[in-house]
Amino acid sequence: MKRMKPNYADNYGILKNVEYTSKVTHRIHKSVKKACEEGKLALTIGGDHSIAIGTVSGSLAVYKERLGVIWVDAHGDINTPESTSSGNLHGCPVAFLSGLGGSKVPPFTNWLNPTFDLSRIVYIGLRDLDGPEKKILRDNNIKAFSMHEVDRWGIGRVLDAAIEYLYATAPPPPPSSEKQHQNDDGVVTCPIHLSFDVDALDPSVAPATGTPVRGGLSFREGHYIMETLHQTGSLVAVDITEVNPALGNHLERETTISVGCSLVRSVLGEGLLY
Ligand SMILES: NC(=[NH2+])NCCC[C@H](N)C(=O)O
Ligand SMILES: [Mn+2]
Repeated sequence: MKRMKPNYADNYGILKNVEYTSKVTHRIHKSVKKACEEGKLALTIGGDHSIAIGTVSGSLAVYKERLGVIWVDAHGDINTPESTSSGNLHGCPVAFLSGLGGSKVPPFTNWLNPTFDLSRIVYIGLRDLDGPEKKILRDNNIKAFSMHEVDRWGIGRVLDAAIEYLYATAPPPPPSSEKQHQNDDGVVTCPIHLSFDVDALDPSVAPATGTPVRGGLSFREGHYIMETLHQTGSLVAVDITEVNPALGNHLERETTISVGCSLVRSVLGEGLLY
């Protein structure tokens, strides 16, 4: 991927590394799309969260408007080129996917179809939104469970509500394939893409990440999300992002890598009992 980095100033207004990120995410888009077309689970291990521009657009290309996204994160990552104050694209993927105000940026415009409907995302774990992001969430009526809701209801009820929301609000499947979309309880389901930023976890659990925020999910809450989503049978794509071994001391790196691996094992079906 480093080889794809241009050796000239790669900015678009305040946004940094646009050509680089566009190239990398386009490549990721193609491989996620291919895995989904083959009916495989597309697992992407990041990378900063800008990779979701590629992963979600990839699964969306295959599963279209029925796709539901569960975005587990301390941050909203929904800044537009106008609202971002850092210029970091990892703070913008959801805006780019949905084409929110001003987020049609070249060279992304050459390949990215920003058709993601914001009623198809649910956030879990939020606790560090920028001012303009709060307004975007409110104005677009975006479903979000912050750490406050996790504290109040527990991760179990929050996750049930998130899954139920995505199932219940998905456009109906074609009548011919309705049976295929039912789970064992007879509920009509939808394909789910999980985008999990390790900064959703508390920094004591996953310290080696670029933008840690205290007050996050516990080790078990993170794993509970993985175990439960695995059990739904609805997962079509999973991203684990923002594990950054370049940050922190030896112990912090090891701790974060190990929790990342363990989340992957859980989402792939490693249970506690069997
Ligand atoms: N994927 C992440 N770590 N995102 C952090 C984003 C932080 C801040 N809201 C920004 O836009 O720069
Ligand atoms: Mn993120």
